[in-house]
Amino acid sequence: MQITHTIAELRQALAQRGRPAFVPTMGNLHAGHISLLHEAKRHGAVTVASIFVNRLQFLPTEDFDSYPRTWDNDCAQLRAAGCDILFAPREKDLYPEPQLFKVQPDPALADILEGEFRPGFFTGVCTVVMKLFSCVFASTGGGAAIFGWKDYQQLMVIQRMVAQFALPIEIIGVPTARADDGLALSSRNGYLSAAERQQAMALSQALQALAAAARSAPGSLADLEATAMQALRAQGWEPDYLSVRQRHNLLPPAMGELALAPLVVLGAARLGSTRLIDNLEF
Ligand SMILES: Nc1ncnc2c1ncn2[C@@H]1O[C@H](COP(=O)(O)OP(=O)(O)OP(=O)(O)O)[C@@H](O)[C@H]1O
Ligand SMILES: CC(C)(CO)[C@@H](O)C(=O)[O-]
Ligand code: BAL
Repeated sequence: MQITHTIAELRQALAQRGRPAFVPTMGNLHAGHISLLHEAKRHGAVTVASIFVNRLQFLPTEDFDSYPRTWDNDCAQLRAAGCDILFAPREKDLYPEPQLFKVQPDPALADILEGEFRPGFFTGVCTVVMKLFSCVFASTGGGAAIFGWKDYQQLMVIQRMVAQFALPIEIIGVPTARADDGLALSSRNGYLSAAERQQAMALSQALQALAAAARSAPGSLADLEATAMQALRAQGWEPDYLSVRQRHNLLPPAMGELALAPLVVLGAARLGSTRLIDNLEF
């Protein structure tokens, strides 16, 4: 695996290697990330992973400083998975000047759910992803980029960005890798204490219960969501939202659509000081 830090090094490493398949990450890699890399191998001649903890997508009150940075272990996992090129820019390599131009996603999609609770999050994500795409794909004329469904709204925002800017990049979604008890794998799971880890499966269970209730129980969706949030609170969690949405636009479904429409239930909740997200299509 070739390790590159600057944009020039990356582009040199990519020269004459064929179509890249790119997996952007913030590091602290786990089996979910590695499943993206395996998928990448099916979509490109050369696989590129990036590790960059992007300050732009964190609120000042969030965990940018404490976000786990596990360089040696990440490199070992990527090597074992057969990654060809790792791009790990330092902040000054990616942002040699302050990033004054930003990519502002459509508020109808980006100011709801995660965007409501993390204002500016998707502007930070879109800006860094656009920049990473430019680093990887500008000299190759396009390729594929792989994202996890675990970050459902992020994947949708990026799909829209690529379509709207006519970027020659195929966006591939990969299903969520889970622990045996159903907890979605996530770097932030490492913040959980042993006792919290025992309660952690309650989030995915709450999403399953809400999905089942939405399909079968008549009555108001807002009531079902409030009941699900209350049940999660009773298990020690503090939910930001548990919400049933239409898959294609993440807006609430009309009552008549509950029985048949393609839906997704999305949730974000805090256990102690750890905030996790998850979702389930149904
Ligand atoms: N369990 C998972 N299954 C599949 N893909 C995943 C999983 N967890 C993360 N990913 C994907 O890996 C990519 C990089 O994500 P990131 O580095 O933020 O990891 P993360 O585990 O989501 O971290 P965090 O805990 O900070 O949310 C994203 O496309 C994300 O959706
Ligand atoms: C896409 C991403 C790498 C941008 O920083 C990040 O949001 C993530 O890891 O999901
Ligand atoms: N996996 C999403 C990155 C973040 O929460 O900042």
